[in-house]
Amino acid sequence: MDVGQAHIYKHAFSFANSMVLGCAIQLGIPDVIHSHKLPMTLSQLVSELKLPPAKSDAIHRLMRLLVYSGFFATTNTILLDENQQGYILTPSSKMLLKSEIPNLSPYVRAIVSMNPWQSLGDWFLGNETTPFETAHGAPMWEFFHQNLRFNNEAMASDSQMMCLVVKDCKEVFQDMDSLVDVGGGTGIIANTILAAFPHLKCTVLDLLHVVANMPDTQNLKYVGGDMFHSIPSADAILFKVTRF
Ligand SMILES: C[S@@+](CC[C@H](N)C(=O)[O-])C[C@H]1O[C@@H](n2cnc3c(N)ncnc32)[C@H](O)[C@@H]1O
Repeated sequence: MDVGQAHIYKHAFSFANSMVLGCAIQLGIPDVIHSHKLPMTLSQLVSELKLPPAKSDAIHRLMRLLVYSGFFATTNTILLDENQQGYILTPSSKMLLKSEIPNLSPYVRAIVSMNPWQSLGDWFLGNETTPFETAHGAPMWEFFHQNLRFNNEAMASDSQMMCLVVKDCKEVFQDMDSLVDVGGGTGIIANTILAAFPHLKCTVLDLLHVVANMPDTQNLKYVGGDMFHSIPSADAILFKVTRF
């Protein structure tokens, strides 16, 4: 194959990495391997996934790509027959387990199932403000208003990563009395911070429909509103965003 052709094909097919990752999460492969507790052979995996027999062969190819990209590893073990390899989790796939925190699966599924990138060219040629709007026919937060659970789960999943940050940045939080999390969603980050620093008074500001049913607690208050109009006052403002 010509070097230029190989280069083009490599980039044309690179979308397969994220699609295969989304597929592994949809099928629950990290959870199945985790529950097995021992390295899991291909036949054990196929049997546990309960797929139509005609699809079983494709799991081998799916797993090859996922091993290549570092989401699973293979190992020989004396518990398995000679020459048999078993799949095990890697540090990355351990972050995709439904039973653990953080679990980034909802976030990854949200990212791979939305397709603003497909619309990048059309966005440049059109009048919409963002590629998201070109792809989904509505601005991002309006779209999420219609798909609220989907968005909240994805955002909460990403926000769980904050527990790692809080652990390493104690000095940032310990000398303040109040904090407002702007665009704080359902309060995952605020609750994580409060668990480590219970002396704080936290406010979560988010769009009205996001916080409408969120109950206040002694230390945590939800305010519905638009950050571009006003932000409740506090010692510190937390502003963490993820761009699509
Ligand atoms: C990408 S999410 C980030 C959630 C969280 N801060 C995090 O990083 O995990 C952005 C949040 O901002 C909220 N948001 C969007 N526009 C807003 C606005 N004008 N005023 C207040 N919140 C807004 C959304 O509803 C959403 O919960």
